[in-house]
Amino acid sequence: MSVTYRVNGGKQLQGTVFIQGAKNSVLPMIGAALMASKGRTVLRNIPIIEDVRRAVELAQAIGAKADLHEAERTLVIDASELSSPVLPAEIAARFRGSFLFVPALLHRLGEAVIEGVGGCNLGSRNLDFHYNGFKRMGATVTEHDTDSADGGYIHVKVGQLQAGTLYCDTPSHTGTENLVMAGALANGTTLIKNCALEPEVLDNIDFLQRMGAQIEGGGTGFIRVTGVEELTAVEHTVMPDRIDAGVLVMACAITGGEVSLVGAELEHLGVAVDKLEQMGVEFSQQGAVLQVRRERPLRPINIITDEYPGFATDLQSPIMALATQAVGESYIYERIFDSRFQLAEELIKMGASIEVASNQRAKVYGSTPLSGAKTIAHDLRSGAALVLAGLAAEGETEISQAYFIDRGHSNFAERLTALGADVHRETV
Ligand SMILES: CC(=O)N[C@H]1[C@@H](OP(=O)(O)OP(=O)(O)OC[C@H]2O[C@@H](n3ccc(=O)[nH]c3=O)[C@H](O)[C@@H]2O)O[C@H](CO)[C@@H](O)[C@@H]1O
Ligand SMILES: C=C(OP(=O)(O)O)C(=O)O
Repeated sequence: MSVTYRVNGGKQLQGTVFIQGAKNSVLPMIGAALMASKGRTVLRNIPIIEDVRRAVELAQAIGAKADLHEAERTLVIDASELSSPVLPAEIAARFRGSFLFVPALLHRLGEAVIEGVGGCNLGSRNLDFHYNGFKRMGATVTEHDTDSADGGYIHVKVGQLQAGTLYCDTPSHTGTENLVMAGALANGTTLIKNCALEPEVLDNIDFLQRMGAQIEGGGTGFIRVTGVEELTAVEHTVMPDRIDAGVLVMACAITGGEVSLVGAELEHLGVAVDKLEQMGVEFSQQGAVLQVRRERPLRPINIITDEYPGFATDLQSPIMALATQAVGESYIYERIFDSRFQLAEELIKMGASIEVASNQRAKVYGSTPLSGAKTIAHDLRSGAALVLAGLAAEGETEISQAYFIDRGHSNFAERLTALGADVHRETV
């Protein structure tokens, strides 16, 4: 099945939109829920996105009972009988979060067979911090035919994980989550240095603590985890998705509209708030509702992506689309990933003026009128960014390979349509 989005631009967004639960929070939580050997975990505020559907299929493939109640946005997981250590390629290679199942498999079955790990193609996406951490905790990591056409598999094996002193060379998001989960049922106290500070990492620590994990130092660069005998199945509500919120803020901004975002938290957006304010976006937080408006012409901006609370790399593509409508020269330095500019060529098809100076540095010259074109989503956020560009363009923008958008934004076309946009999702 192929997915295409069609956007007819020129409509100002007005109204109220609901922010989904966080993709990057729920995926590690599903991995963590698999560590509970008794009871049923209940996760609420689940985003109904393709990555969650894949995670449910993967949990079922290793023997867990996982029921996704889409209308209730609730996921119930019973992991009492895990039966297979194999993360099969046909599911695991379709999303990044599959690798977050490894700690549970090591704790519960003593091994994990990783046939593939997916996620957006953004250049190198190494996993050495994870594997080196597992090794320091006593695991062996063996590659089997990983140079072959089908990619082979990696076998991680351990009797029981032993506590260790671990680190990330840079504060990896899923790296921190995996090492914390590895420490949670290990023998002794594990110290992890140079940890990620992202709100989703903290949400997952909160969830693990409710399960009975002993974790100190979340939100600092140093996390100490004292292994416990077992973790209990609990109930938890997934935090709102700050990237979904940021994308919708920029959708409002690119059309010069005014929108209320229910569930969005300004603080979670970090430096992105300041950058958007400099561009001319006005924010006002009223309890759980974030009011956003853009009236004045957009000003250009300099962006350097960074770990939280720096400017999130996942918002880099949408701000590139927004910058095409700012008057003047914007500069973007992508620090986190070494190849996240495939969007530029698609925006250029629509009339944008963008100079990609290197894999990580680009200049956007605005404002240029955009016109509808046939474009390709190369990854999740470039797909969302093309929808934003389409909102500002004259005529129809077609975005193919749009499964990527569905990986991370729930009911994206419907939510934008409810704000007055003309966006359709088609499947063939
Ligand atoms: C499912 C999930 O949560 N995905 C998010 C997570 O991805 P993910 O956790 O994969 O991103 P990381 O923070 O691990 O990666 C950041 C950088 O560190 C490098 N690195 C990472 C691990 C490692 O073992 N070795 C290594 O060199 C990567 O190649 C990359 O250049 O954080 C990214 C950065 O905020 C976000 O864009 C993704 O949306
Ligand atoms: C890069 C992203 O996701 P993933 O790590 O799941 O590929 C993203 O959410 O933009």
